[in-house]
Amino acid sequence: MKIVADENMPYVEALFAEFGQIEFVNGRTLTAEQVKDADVLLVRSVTKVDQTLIEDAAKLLFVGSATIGTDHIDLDFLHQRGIAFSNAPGCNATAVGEFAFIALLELAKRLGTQLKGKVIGIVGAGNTGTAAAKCFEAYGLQVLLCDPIKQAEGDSRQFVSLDELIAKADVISLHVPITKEGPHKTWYLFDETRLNTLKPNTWLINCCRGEVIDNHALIKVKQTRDDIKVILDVWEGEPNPIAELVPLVEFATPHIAGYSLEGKARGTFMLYQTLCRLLQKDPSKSLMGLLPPFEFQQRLNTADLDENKLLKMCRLVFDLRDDDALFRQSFHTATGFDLLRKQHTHRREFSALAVNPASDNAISASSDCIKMLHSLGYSQ
Ligand SMILES: NC(=O)C1=CN([C@@H]2O[C@H](COP(=O)(O)OP(=O)(O)OC[C@H]3O[C@@H](n4cnc5c(N)ncnc54)[C@H](O)[C@@H]3O)[C@@H](O)[C@H]2O)C=CC1
Ligand SMILES: O=C(O)C(=O)[C@H](O)COP(=O)(O)O
Repeated sequence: MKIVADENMPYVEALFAEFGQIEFVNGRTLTAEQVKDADVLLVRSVTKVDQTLIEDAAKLLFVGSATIGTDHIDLDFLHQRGIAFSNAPGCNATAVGEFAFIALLELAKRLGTQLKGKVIGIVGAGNTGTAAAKCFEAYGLQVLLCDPIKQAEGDSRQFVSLDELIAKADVISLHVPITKEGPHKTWYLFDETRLNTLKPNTWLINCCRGEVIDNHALIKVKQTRDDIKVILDVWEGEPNPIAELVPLVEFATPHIAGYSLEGKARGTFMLYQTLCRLLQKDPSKSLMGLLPPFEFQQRLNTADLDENKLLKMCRLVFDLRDDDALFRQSFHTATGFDLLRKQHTHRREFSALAVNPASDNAISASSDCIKMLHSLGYSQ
């Protein structure tokens, strides 16, 4: 069996070698010629899988995308050809939720203010939106959810309309798929008109898909409204963000919100499980077996865990400032954006770090802080 896999997908060798020969390819420049004799194709978000790419791949039985989003896949064409497909729903949701939380702590720090006390509006209450809400709620923040689709399906959580969310939230975090049609389409959901309705001093963070915000309109609005602060992990026209936008953004990263080692491992593992099912084979590998331990010990006086100290704890797993600095240095070169992603050092999720009270410090104030850290996702 021949497996063609993106070279930037960790753990493929460990999980898929048992099925046959693996050929690693550059997913961005993948051609029909390279996939024509593949039985299995494993891709990331940068590969457009459509008729042009796979028309001549007569043996292709499975396409797996180690991503949450499926906007790069022509699902109808795969269905027509009878080729099995799986993405990896939820694989990196925790990573995205923690990214949004850490990024907003960083923003508060940079602006000399506090995240504590802010009202957070989450647009899209699926896997990543829910993971983000979990972090904000663990930190005691009020969260408003907008998801008309889930609301219509009878989801028991409380929802608000987008207009109400914009009117009430101090921070807006975007977590929708990109869709171009239908009553809830998200392409340019935040166009110039909507951006102009943001209340003064709103913070806007996008870690879903770049085109959910009209980036040209954002430049225009930011030029007259510097009170709005923006964090962008995703960009219109990736891998070529509009250069003029970058200096207007407080934190800029190259589509790595989902890049935790755990998220990457889960993504590849979910595709492995699907292929095992398809081939009616019992999985012989385990997810936990893939992840290296994360060893770190530090004595913290958690009795007074203020926002500064919380941010320091978050920086133990992910220091967003490094990614922001690297992005500004090299996003504009021909391969800069993709190289930043390829060379990204996968961070760990909060769960990789265990937090326990020191035996001589088990006073009740510290145990509240420890409970909060456990609710955020740190292990016991
Ligand atoms: N920056 C990154 O590294 C990553 C980005 N993503 C992106 O984030 C997107 C969301 O991921 P998940 O939360 O896992 O997907 P999901 O499918 O679990 O949730 C998306 C939610 O958005 C809702 N929604 C759709 N249209 C809406 C609208 N107009 N207004 C409000 N809500 C709407 C849906 O009902 C759904 O509940 C993915 O499709 C992907 O494009 C996902 C992972 C990593
Ligand atoms: O899962 C998704 O959807 C994403 O946006 C991924 O985090 C993108 O990562 P790559 O597939 O481009 O490595």
